[in-house]
Amino acid sequence: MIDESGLDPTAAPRRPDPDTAAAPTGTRGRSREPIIRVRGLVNRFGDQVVHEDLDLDVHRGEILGVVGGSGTGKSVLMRSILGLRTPQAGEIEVLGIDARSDDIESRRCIERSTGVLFQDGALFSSLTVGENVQVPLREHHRELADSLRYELALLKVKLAGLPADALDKLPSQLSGGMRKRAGLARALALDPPLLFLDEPTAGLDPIGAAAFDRLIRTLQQALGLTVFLITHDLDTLYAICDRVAVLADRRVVANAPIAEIEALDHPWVREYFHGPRARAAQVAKASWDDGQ
Ligand SMILES: Nc1ncnc2c1ncn2[C@@H]1O[C@H](COP(=O)(O)OP(=O)(O)OP(=O)(O)O)[C@@H](O)[C@H]1O
Repeated sequence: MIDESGLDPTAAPRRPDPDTAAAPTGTRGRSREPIIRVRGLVNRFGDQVVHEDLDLDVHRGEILGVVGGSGTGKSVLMRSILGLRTPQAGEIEVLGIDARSDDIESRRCIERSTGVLFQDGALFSSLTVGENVQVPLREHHRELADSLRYELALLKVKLAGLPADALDKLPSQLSGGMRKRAGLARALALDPPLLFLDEPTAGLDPIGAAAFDRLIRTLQQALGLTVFLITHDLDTLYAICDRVAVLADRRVVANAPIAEIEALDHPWVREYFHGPRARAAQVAKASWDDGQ
């Protein structure tokens, strides 16, 4: 059952909130309300255990950075939350809906509520950018007239910071950064409250990456989005993430604002957050704040 807030009022927490020690409050419309709730997640591939008893909360209105070494299961976690992979065990709720449910209406509701930018953009190469953005509109809003669908696609393309003439181009005619923006436009097609980004700045030059970070923050604030952002990019973490979830040892070992993460006594965290690249990102963050 879903109430007006989009949450299931009957859902009783089976396990405690895993990150009460790390409660951000108040700013930018963030709240303690979990919009995504994962408990006891288990993912295995044959003998390989990727997640074991993993818990995670993502709060409404925040940008959560998800980090961890290569192969720690960030993408598998995202795919599990989106219902694209069936885990071996665990509970996953998205907007109060059981993401593991086979119920078609539940599945479609989660699909309508989530926009996803996959690492490679995942655009259809034979369709123009405009046609790509219209794909989810065609699937979920068959009632829309072609002209309105076109106008909506144009609006999303502009929101993603692309010029109007990008609408009629094929993905192969765009730069890597523009393809990311086209993928973002498609992710925003249905006005989802939840945005999933898998390494959005990978492959971009530093200026393009910083511009993409600013775009994500601006859109998140303007549209009130909640963002689940997988990244290896320290600049992104420092510049725009409200909290950071660290995947290690097959689970989320911490989920907190970056200042608290930096202070953790964990070998991967020490290496990642206290190396020269982290120091450079802290300096960049200071100049970002000055420019705000
Ligand atoms: N379909 C699959 N079949 C078998 N193993 C898989 C499959 N998908 C993922 N894995 C394994 O699960 C582990 C976690 O993969 P995942 O892609 O989630 O890692 P990641 O943290 O996103 O890594 P990276 O930072 O390198 O992108 C890896 O060891 C990967 O090989």
